[in-house]
Amino acid sequence: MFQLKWLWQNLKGDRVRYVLALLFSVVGSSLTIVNPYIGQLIVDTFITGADAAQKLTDERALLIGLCLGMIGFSLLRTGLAYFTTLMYERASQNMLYRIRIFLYNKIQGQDMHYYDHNRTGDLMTKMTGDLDMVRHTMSWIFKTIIESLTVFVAAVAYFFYIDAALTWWMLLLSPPIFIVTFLFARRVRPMYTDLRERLSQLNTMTQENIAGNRVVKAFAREEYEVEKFNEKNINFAKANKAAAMVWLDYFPYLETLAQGFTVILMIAGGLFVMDGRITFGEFSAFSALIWGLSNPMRNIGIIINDIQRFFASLSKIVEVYYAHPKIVNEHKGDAKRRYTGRIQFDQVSFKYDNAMVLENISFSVEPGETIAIMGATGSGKTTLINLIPRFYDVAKGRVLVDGTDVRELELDELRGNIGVATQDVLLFSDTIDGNIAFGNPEMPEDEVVKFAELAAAHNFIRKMPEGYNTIVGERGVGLSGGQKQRIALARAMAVQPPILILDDTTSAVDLETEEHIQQSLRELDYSCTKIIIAQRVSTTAQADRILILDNGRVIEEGTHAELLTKRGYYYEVFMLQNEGIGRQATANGQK
Ligand SMILES: Nc1ncnc2c1ncn2[C@@H]1O[C@H](COP(=O)(O)OP(=O)(O)OP(=O)(O)O)[C@@H](O)[C@H]1O
Repeated sequence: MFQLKWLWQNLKGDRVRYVLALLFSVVGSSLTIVNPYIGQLIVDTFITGADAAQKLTDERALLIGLCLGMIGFSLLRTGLAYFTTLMYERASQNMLYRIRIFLYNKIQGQDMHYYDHNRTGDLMTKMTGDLDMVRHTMSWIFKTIIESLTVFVAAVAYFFYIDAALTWWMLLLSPPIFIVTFLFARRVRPMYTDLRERLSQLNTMTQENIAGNRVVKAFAREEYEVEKFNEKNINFAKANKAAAMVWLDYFPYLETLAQGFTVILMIAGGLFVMDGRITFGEFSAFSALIWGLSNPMRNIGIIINDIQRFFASLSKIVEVYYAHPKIVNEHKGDAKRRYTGRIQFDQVSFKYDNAMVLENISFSVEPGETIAIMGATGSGKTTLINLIPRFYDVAKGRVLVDGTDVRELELDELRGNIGVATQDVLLFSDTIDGNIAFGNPEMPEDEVVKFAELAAAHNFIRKMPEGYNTIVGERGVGLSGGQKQRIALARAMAVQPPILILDDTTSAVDLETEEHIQQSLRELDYSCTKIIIAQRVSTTAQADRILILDNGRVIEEGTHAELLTKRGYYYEVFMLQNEGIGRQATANGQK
């Protein structure tokens, strides 16, 4: 069975401990028949035997020994149970720790395509609730199954030893119990798969709402979101109740059958005692061990429910466990080269799932050049730059860096040579210093300050209560849009990459600050090819070349002056923006 094989494989390192725990469970559970046996001896010898009264005085030492034996075995079983539980816990916690690290590495190693298709809330559920279900299975479900089975088998064996006929009478109840159990398991399984899906939806919704709470507040949509959450919450609760209700449908039958053991014992056992076929002591042993048959029946519902939950959770974990990114690191060698920064797009086409987003794009950038990319929203600018660090692979054509197809370059080396400031700025909940030095945590303080100055961030950082040690909130909460952009820019520049990609990085800063940043970029003290996506002519004007994208195609290419003479898209943008500046100047003049 795949699930068991998977668990065994991941138990590596704790297999001996776990198998020992299972063995101790078997030993501990088998010992449950000892006390009923002693009880049987006591009853037959000292209570109901022909010369019981005589023996009570003559063999008092034996009676005391048997009673002490009972206490001793109880203590032994308790001690064994204590250490066995410890071993289960250790083995399952260690296993959980290893799988969690493995899954975390797996998720970290996934490509952008994976993140496009997997919801954060779902991944979080897999990393928390689903993993804990696996631990619970190892430390509780399997333990309970083994212990119940052992007690059942030991009790039945002991019963056969006392009287086979009476045991067969009791076992008459087994077939109906198995049929009811089978029907229950079959009905409840799809319910738990569905329940797991609903839990994931609930978590996704919670995660998105917490992350996006500012947008919710800005649109005053709290009530609507609470309603939406309620709906998912009710859905989840309903599915939970439905699964629990199924158990209630079967519970009366199983409980009645479990009670049936006692009834059969009373009737058949009573008759057998009256016939003198079994002694009172033997009857009392049956009676003391009857729970060994009925308890597993009572546990069956809980075990089946948990096993179905485990199957649903494991199938989700396995999705991550065996997910293979299409874009992988080959780990060809340790030595990382520094590139010169030449970039070529050779007849590149790209599509996300179906629709073409880039078509037949060709251009090249020489080391140290600055190229600006402009175009309407959705024209494919971000997609284009995402192909350079190989966040996605091309559908047709080639992207070359330093003359080599990026698909043949070592991924770590390639990405280590590229500094990116993305459009959607994401800062970590860390100090500003930590955020800027993210690419190189060893970076000395004065270097951090130097790059902050280049990104026009030093002045506002200096004024913050704790300067560079100020902790920025999750995703950079507490900073303005422009401030976040400048920290992201400093972070990208700080790795001193030979290729720097800036995706609309100065869109939220004022023109004066932008001019400072432009100058810093021109005067960087390391050789660097720059690709800058921008909507402002003030940003693109000084680039060595400007590419205009429209609907995934390059429709114009040239310098600022060349494109102005073409009187195309760029010219229109230029005129529109200049007109705006002109209008602003007039308005200011009229004041
Ligand atoms: N992860 C994705 N999966 C599917 N389609 C996507 C994805 N990212 C972008 N697209 C689509 O690809 C097209 C180009 O998007 P892209 O983000 O490259 O445009 P852009 O020019 O950078 O836009 P903007 O200026 O608004 O940032 C759009 O139609 C967009 O809907």
